[in-house]
Amino acid sequence: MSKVLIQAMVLPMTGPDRFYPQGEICIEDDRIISVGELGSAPAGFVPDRVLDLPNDVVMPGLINTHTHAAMTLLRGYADDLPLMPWLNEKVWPFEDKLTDEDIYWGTALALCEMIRSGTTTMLDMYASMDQVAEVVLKAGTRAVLARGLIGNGPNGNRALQESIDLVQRYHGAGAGRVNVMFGPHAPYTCSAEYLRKVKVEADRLGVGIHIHVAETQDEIKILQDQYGKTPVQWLDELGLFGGHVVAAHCVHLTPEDMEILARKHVCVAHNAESNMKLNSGTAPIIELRAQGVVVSLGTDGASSNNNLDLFGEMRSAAFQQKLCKGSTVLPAYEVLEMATVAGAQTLGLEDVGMLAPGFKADLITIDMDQPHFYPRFSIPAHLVYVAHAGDVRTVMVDGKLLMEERKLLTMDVSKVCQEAETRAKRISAELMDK
Ligand SMILES: CSC[C@H]1O[C@@H](n2cnc3c(O)ncnc32)[C@H](O)[C@@H]1O
Ligand SMILES: [Zn+2]
Repeated sequence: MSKVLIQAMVLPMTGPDRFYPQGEICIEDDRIISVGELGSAPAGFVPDRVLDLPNDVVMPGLINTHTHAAMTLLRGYADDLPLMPWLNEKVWPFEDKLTDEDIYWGTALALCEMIRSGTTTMLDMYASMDQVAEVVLKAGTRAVLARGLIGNGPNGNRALQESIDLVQRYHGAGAGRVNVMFGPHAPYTCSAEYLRKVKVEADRLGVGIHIHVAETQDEIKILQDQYGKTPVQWLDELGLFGGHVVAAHCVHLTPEDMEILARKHVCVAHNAESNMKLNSGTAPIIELRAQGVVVSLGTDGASSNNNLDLFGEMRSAAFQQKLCKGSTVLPAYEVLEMATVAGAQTLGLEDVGMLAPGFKADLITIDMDQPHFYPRFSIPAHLVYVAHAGDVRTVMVDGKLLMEERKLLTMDVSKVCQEAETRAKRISAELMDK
């Protein structure tokens, strides 16, 4: 049994008034057993490891609820375009050339970046998900994996079978670190018949569904022309909602759409930076939250962001809403909740997202002894408006250290960078030769 004691400033995310300026957390194996002021450890707790970090804040690991990890290989390859030309002219031709091994190394690159920026859990939608699962298991992070499904013809049916196999092989793998959902790509790439099949299979296997919804005005027009409905109303009519559904983007919503999402308990993964970069629009986050919709944060892939830093994403999400709705909306603590507590709710993970007894020891520490963090009026404000990836010192998942003093312990970063560089350049050269 391993016993770890962390002494630091503790922001447990169990309520806006909870903060221990001189605090400690006791961890036994994969779980937190106590959180409180210095000296609050249970009697008889003898740690075999002490992390004495009085100038660090310890908080729950960040949760990225919408990404395409292996798209790190496309970082900087397809910039300055709106969604549809970006996908059709650049992204999909590149992705057609990806091998299983490419996706393994692209995901490995994403996980190095995520760990170094304090992200402990991701919801990933992509292809070759066995490779993704294997690299997640090796890296030691937590993940929910959705095989992306584009519903036309035999490819769609093959991908659906891969989703079913993925559930059987990896749902609950790594002592529960890896889980699986179904990932129909979007209402404009999946037919009605295909979406109904996906829902039947997801229900049969008892897993959730992850889908892009109402991302652009182009999508609204396509759905209006094809079905005479908004994307949300169309998916609702098909019966896709009702179970566990995570809808990414949700930028262009009517009041009726928002009412449906709230009533059907659909969770929304908000991707502020991707929505800005692709000029998709500003999602109605304040209105959704006011209706009781759980809204968490995603980076989307590294080709539309172009990084996987959830600290940057928190800042952008807050600033974008303030620009459009007024400076008082989305105070810092609420944004931190979106990146932690709401992330866990979105993924259906009941024992992560907070630091509390009985919860998994998924946590990060941030080095606050740096010029950009002084004076220390408000720790939540500093974490949202000031902090960035490079401030993360320590990362732990399931009670195991994945990064210490900014050194990754489970990944060979230089090997990963070199593989990613070679593979991405090979594909771009192949595309230029055509
Ligand atoms: C079939 S796997 C997932 C699929 O989604 C593509 N993708 C990446 N970002 C977006 C986005 O913002 N909207 C729609 N689709 C996106 C990715 O390239 C994969 O092909
Ligand atoms: Zn996406």
